[in-house]
Amino acid sequence: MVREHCDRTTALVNESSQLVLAGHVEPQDDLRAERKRASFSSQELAVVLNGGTEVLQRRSRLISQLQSTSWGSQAAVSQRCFHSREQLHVEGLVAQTEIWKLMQSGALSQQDAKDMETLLTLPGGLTLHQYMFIPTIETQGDEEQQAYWLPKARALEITGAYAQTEMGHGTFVRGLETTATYDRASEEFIIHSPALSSIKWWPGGLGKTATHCIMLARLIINSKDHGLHPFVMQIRDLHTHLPLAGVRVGDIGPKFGYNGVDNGYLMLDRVRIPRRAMLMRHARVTPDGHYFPPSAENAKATYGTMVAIRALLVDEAGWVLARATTIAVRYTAIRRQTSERVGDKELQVLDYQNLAATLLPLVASAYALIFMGKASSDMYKRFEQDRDAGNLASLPELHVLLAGMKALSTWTAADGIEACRRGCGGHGYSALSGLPDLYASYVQNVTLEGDNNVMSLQTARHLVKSQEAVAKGRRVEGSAAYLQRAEQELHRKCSVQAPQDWQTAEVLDAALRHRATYLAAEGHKLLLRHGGGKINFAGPDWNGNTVQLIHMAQAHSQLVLHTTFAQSVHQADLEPAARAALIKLVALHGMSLLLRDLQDLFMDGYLQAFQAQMLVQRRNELLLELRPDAVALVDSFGIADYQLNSCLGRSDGDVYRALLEAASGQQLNKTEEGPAWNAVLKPWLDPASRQQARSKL
Ligand SMILES: CCCCCCCCCCCCCCCCCCCCCC(=O)SCCNC(=O)CCNC(=O)[C@H](O)C(C)(C)COP(=O)(O)OP(=O)(O)OC[C@H]1O[C@@H](n2cnc3c(N)ncnc32)[C@H](O)[C@@H]1OP(=O)(O)O
Ligand SMILES: Cc1cc2nc3c(=O)[nH]c(=O)nc-3n(C[C@H](O)[C@H](O)[C@H](O)COP(=O)(O)OP(=O)(O)OC[C@H]3O[C@@H](n4cnc5c(N)ncnc54)[C@H](O)[C@@H]3O)c2cc1C
Repeated sequence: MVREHCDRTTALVNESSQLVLAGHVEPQDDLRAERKRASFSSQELAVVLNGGTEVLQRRSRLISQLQSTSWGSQAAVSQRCFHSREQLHVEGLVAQTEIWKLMQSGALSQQDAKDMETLLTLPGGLTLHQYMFIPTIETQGDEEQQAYWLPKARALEITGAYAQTEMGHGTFVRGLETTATYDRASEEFIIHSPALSSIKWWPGGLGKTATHCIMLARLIINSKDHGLHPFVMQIRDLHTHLPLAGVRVGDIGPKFGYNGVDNGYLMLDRVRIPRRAMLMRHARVTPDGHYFPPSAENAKATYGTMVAIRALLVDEAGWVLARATTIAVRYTAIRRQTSERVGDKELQVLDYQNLAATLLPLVASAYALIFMGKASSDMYKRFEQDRDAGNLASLPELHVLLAGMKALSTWTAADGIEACRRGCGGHGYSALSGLPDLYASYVQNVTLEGDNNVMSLQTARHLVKSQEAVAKGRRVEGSAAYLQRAEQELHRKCSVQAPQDWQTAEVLDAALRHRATYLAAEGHKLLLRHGGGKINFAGPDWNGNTVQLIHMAQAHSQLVLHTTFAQSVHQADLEPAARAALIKLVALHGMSLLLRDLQDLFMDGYLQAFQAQMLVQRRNELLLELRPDAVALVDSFGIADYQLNSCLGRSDGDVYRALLEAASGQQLNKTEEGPAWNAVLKPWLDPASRQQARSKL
């Protein structure tokens, strides 16, 4: 019935096509023309961005495999936006367990399985099992514990969540309240929720899926509080899936998005777990209750899983923004709106400066974040190798870099998706565009794994400490090393004399570096106001100046992001035309960052008004220069239609037909009269029914 309805409507459209206005352009022709006028080959650039031809081929193979299943077919994926929470939850788990099965049978490697899930874009109750439960055991369990837990977790005989956040505390990890009290007589820990605020709240997969969790609780031995430690805790019976005695567990309810995942609550009434359930790679408790703390350089070992996830989130941000910009750029290149006279060819809306100025800098941000994501992953991998060899020296730098970058990247991606949605006008508001769901499911990333303001403040703390170090004549290494030359930098002025000067890498780097240095110096001064020369990182000077401190940390992260982008393009193996386009994109990225907070550069007289005017002029020229390459730049992300799952972003540009087919094919259109007709509308609207009702009065 639904299919018939759809076919009839399409036929009607085809029949009336001879009535179109003279200036009408078929959307597919627009996209074809866009591709023809590009200055470089998007296929070649896609290979570079994605890390090789094999990666793209492997992805196509995985998509074909998905398409051949009932749970991963295009039809199943495109129906998702019509489904309830319960359906999404079950569908997510079906997909994840099927993928797991393929992995266990050897048909998929572990990496294939992860990539398949990413392509499916359907998070489920097992996501945290893979990304936090197993990795925490791998990095924080000792050898014996790993040998005991990991085979069960990898075989899916048990499934786990990461239970850290509580109703009362997420940010302030040291303030968590759940207790793990050691009972020497039975050699067990007693896990307890002492207050309403101590109930675990938010962990993904905890509500209905997990049989176990990583429990973060305060270790108490002989009434002494040793702070937060990780435990592996069983919460459900393996035969019945019912909660164990003393355990109250459930789902926390519908959310803004991400509704297939059962984020859960967990309340514990003196539940006993064995001594060896405490993960003991870094700290230990002996049977007789002796506590051995982690070494000083391992003091933050418990936070290790969070650092790993932040690296992943940085990596993910660029690709998510790539998806949103692919949809928006392709759509705004086929969308035509307004001509001087009716019947004339209307303008592609991407040719309006307001849209180009919104979307092209976002394309640049997506590229910058993709390169940054790769750099962050490489940095994290190097840290892992060092850590496994017992060397944790790079952890402090890794933490502060990733904290600020997690904030910058997720803010950029989340705000960017919403800007793309708005840029697509009315059709952007339709779930069929793919953008509302992308936004609703992504925007959580600005909060989870460390709220972005809080993460920025970790970076701010490091920048302030770096300045203190410089003042004391100590050397500062790593991403804040530029503060070493703060004194000279603060006397510099912008050298721009002509609009074209803004395009040079040195000028842009210098301006971004000056801004970061200036803001760091100002932030430092603010903190020294009342402390008698000593900074209190939890005192009123700190808490009363967090707006400025967050801004300062973000300026630093922007500098790191931009210089990483520029270097990556410089080092990439690109054909000359693609390199030329990307060099312009790097310039647009830098200029957009400066224009967003231009006031900073005026504060200490670094910039003059004529130079700011030249910056705006050059940015506007760049928008025009990059416009012919807009579609090729998003094609180069190499994101398949399957993954976009968007009527607006499809690569052939046949947007209007796709919208019509998807809309007319949905369940609400299953019958012509609609589901409310008989029970609700008919008694009012149908004259015979009305007559009948009146006669009964
Ligand atoms: C095309 C396709 C291609 C696609 C490709 C795409 C590829 C990828 C696709 C993949 C998809 C991804 C899927 C992911 C799924 C997972 C979902 C995740 C779900 C979410 C899970 C969660 O949401 S789970 C809970 C997280 N919950 C937090 O995140 C709490 C924040 N809160 C804190 O984290 C602490 O509370 C906070 C503030 C630090 C203060 O901690 P505190 O009070 O103890 O420390 P202080 O501030 O006093 O600082 C004292 C000193 O500690 C230092 N320090 C602090 N932290 C440190 C650390 N971590 N490491 C080292 N050092 C650290 C600091 O730098 C200071 O150093 P110093 O003294 O030298 O200055
Ligand atoms: C979808 C989703 C999934 C999650 N999954 C998990 C999971 O699997 N496991 C888990 O343990 N947790 C999980 N969480 C919890 C998540 O990690 C926390 O919500 C997050 O760390 C923020 O903490 P909070 O909720 O306590 O926010 P709060 O800290 O209460 O933040 C409220 C506001 O206060 C501000 N603020 C707080 N502290 C400071 C400060 N020191 N300085 C300046 N401003 C401050 C913040 O910027 C924010 O605007 C998840 C959360 C979400 C939304």
